[in-house]
Amino acid sequence: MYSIFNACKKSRLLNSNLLINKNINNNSRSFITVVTNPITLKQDVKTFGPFPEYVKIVEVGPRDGLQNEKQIVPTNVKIDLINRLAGTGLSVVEATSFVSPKWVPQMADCKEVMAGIKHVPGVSYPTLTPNLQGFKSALESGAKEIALFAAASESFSKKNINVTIEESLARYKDVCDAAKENDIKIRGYVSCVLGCPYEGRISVEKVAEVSRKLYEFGCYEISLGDTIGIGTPGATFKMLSAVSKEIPLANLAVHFHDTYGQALANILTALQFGVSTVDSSVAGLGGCPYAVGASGNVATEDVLYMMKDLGIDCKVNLDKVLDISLWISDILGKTPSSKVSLALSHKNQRTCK
Ligand SMILES: CC(C)(COP(=O)([O-])OP(=O)([O-])OC[C@H]1O[C@@H](n2cnc3c(N)ncnc32)[C@H](O)[C@@H]1OP(=O)([O-])[O-])[C@@H](O)C(=O)NCCC(=O)NCCSC(=O)C[C@@](C)(O)CC(=O)[O-]
Repeated sequence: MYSIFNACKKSRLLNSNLLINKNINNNSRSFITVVTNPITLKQDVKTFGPFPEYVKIVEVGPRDGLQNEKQIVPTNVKIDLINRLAGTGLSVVEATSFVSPKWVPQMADCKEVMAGIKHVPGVSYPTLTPNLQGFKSALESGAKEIALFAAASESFSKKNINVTIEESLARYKDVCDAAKENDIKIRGYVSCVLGCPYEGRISVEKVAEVSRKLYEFGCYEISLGDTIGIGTPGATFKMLSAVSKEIPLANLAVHFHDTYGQALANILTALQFGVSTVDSSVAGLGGCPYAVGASGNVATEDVLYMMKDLGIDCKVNLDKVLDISLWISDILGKTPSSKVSLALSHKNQRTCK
């Protein structure tokens, strides 16, 4: 932005409208169109995009959203939350984690949660499994889809799952083999794709390498996690450029936390890149217990609001999600971090239902 500012200053165009365009097809560098005439601006807006026609939203609120809550959320509330979310049109609602209760006490009721939810046909309820022990419990609990979670940072891998990246991949290979034998769908996460709370910068080559391994093991989708919400559109673009050389765009998802307020801008960048699966959390709940200081996930309401304006169909009812956002925030004694939720609740004087 510094060079943009200087270029404008030099050409005395500081008060003009600026458009920043990217040619996504040949990964060429960004270029800027300086627009002095509003009619030209209108024409340029027509080239905004292209965007996918449909974007799948993966709702992670009941798992990523709640795992870091200090007070243990009652099991019946978790079940109610999942059932309500499954009634909004969402096709994926991540339900819980089969992890060690000593490590993440909030997820200790994983079996009860899986037993209590409605399992609506057409809705998938992935559960996190860090090892074969977790996989076996998930299978016994009726899980049809699991999610593995590796990292592109050695330090984060050790802090989060107590093994190196290589050891984690060896474990995940075994879990994938067992899952495939049992016809269980496998989703893969890679954490710290835009930065690590312990190591700082992470190379895009490492992100691409870990992603590729999970994909080769049989994960149908790789969710790229900006665990600490430090990423920017420029960094997102570079990271996606590297990963998409290894994995088809149709098999990639993005997972942004909103610590620096960049999540929606990053999602827009990913959409323009051709990614069509976005993780989000109702009310912007969330935070990883092993990424201190990281704020919640991007809010589902905020993502849906932006998608609607872009003409992208997510097949999810925004009004219903807004109701759930206010309801769960009320129960947790929080204000939703979703700007859309806050704005619309004032505007319409919405009440919790
Ligand atoms: C992986 C372990 C278990 C290793 O932890 P460990 O201590 O090395 O495990 P262990 O194999 O030595 O076993 C120790 C104890 O844990 C038990 N145990 C072992 N495995 C399980 C299991 N599956 N379910 C239940 N219990 C288990 C095991 O039975 C034993 O119990 P004990 O004999 O002491 O009573 C631990 O580190 C762990 O559970 N970590 C999970 C951490 C976590 O859930 N983090 C949050 C999710 S990741 C995330 O949020 C990021 C993401 C996905 O959203 C994307 C992004 O934003 O980046």
